[in-house]
Amino acid sequence: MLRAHSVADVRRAESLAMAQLPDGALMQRAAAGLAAAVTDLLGGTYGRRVVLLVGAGDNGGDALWAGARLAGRGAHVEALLLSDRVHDEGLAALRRAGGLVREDLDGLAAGADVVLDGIVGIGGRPGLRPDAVAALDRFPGVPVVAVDVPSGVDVDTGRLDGPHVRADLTVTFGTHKAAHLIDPASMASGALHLVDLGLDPFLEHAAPVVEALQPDDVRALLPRPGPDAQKYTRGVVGVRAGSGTYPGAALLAVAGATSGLVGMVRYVGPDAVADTVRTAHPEVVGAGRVQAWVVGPGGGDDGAQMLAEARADDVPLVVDADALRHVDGPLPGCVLTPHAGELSAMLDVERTEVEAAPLRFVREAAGRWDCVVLLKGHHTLVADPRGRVRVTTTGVPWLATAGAGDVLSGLVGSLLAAGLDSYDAASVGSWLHGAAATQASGGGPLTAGRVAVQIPRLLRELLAGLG
Ligand SMILES: NC(=O)C1=CN([C@@H]2O[C@H](COP(=O)(O)OP(=O)(O)OC[C@H]3O[C@@H](n4cnc5c(N)ncnc54)[C@H](O)[C@@H]3O)[C@@H](O)[C@H]2O)[C@@H](O)CC1
Ligand SMILES: [K+]
Repeated sequence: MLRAHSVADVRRAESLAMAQLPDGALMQRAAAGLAAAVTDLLGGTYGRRVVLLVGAGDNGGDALWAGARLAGRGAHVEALLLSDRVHDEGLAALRRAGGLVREDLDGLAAGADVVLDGIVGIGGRPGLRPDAVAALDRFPGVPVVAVDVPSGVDVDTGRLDGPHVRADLTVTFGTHKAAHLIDPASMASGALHLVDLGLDPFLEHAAPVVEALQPDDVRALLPRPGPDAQKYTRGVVGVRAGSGTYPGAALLAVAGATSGLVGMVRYVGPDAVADTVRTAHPEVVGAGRVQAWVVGPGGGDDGAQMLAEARADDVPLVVDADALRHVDGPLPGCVLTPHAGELSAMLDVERTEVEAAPLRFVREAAGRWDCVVLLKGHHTLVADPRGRVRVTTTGVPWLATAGAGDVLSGLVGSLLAAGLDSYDAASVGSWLHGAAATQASGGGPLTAGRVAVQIPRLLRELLAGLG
């Protein structure tokens, strides 16, 4: 499991670790890891031009010490100081190693092979001062490596408030921070590289702000048929989706549900849609007992009735699309799967507010409806009413395509029916959906149906221990 911790917990862990180590040891570990990652990015050091943007705190200290290491290996390193007081020892080390130090932009070289953002780290307030913005503007198109976090983002929430660094790579220390994973800041973090500082023993009891499933976690959670499996014991999922206006949504939700994770899939909907579903998926049967219902994709005006009928069975639900606006009270054990627009309507706030603070609103929704809420986005968030949050880091932008949400709801429903709890079903379903999309895309466009078709192949690889 990949975990992101709060600034307060990181600081606590760092001070516990520091108490057991010689002075400056943690910063040296950070700087060594940073210098190694920059060397990898540049494919070497000799003759490479490195610019350091250095703020007042220890984040600037990391940049200076890493700059000293790079200069010692033949890089041409220039530091721009953005404060009157910067890390003294780091500055002295850079000078000793032959690095150049500038106090304003005028003296700085015109070009660079990489810019290191050591403006602020976990001690930074959101936003950047004009001198930092001007310095960044000086190097258009040059790769930026953020030290610990892209400066200017809100580290614990992932919110943006004013100018901020857009990194190609973020080299972080000890543990991940929420801003690396949570939108919109995650989009400013670029690729992530974690340098181990030995903090894990001191973070053991700290609840992560957010965590991200990894292939091993998903593999461990996947339902598998036992030797005595029967179709009913593996779980039966029911889909109430589609209408005369949107028959395709039923097909796609059923396609997501027929990924092989359950023993049987039922479909209930208008006769004409049911005929189409059974033609495409002959194994699908009609009404009967289920362990979970998927309700709402393409439901149009029937959303309220679909939800009421599914609720009557008293089994866990996945509530999506046209059924979401009819949720009028707590739904323990269920999963709601809104996108930002649907969640904003449910919470009666502007869509832009949800997009600016998805972590806040997904938590609020999970508390309000006493169930798991899966907020779809670039990095989908899954929150439970206890305040736990998982983020999905699989997927590709090509997945932003009509019908992809229908496939996801069917897939999550099948995991619920197979016996996963609502938090695991939603987060594992979202992980699989993103990973299947990445495989199916192969770097190019894809359609929702292709994602569904890819799921069994992805499951096969996961179960075989690949990936
Ligand atoms: N504490 C530790 O043991 C370690 C810390 N490390 C580094 O230390 C960093 C934290 O250092 P600090 O606590 O000194 O804090 P920062 O380096 O994040 O910055 C704090 C300083 O920046 C100023 N500042 C805050 N917001 C600003 C803004 N928006 N624009 C300009 N200036 C702003 C503050 O007044 C303060 O002087 C970490 O992110 C990491 O890079 C690493 O060296 C690893 C070890
Ligand atoms: K930084």
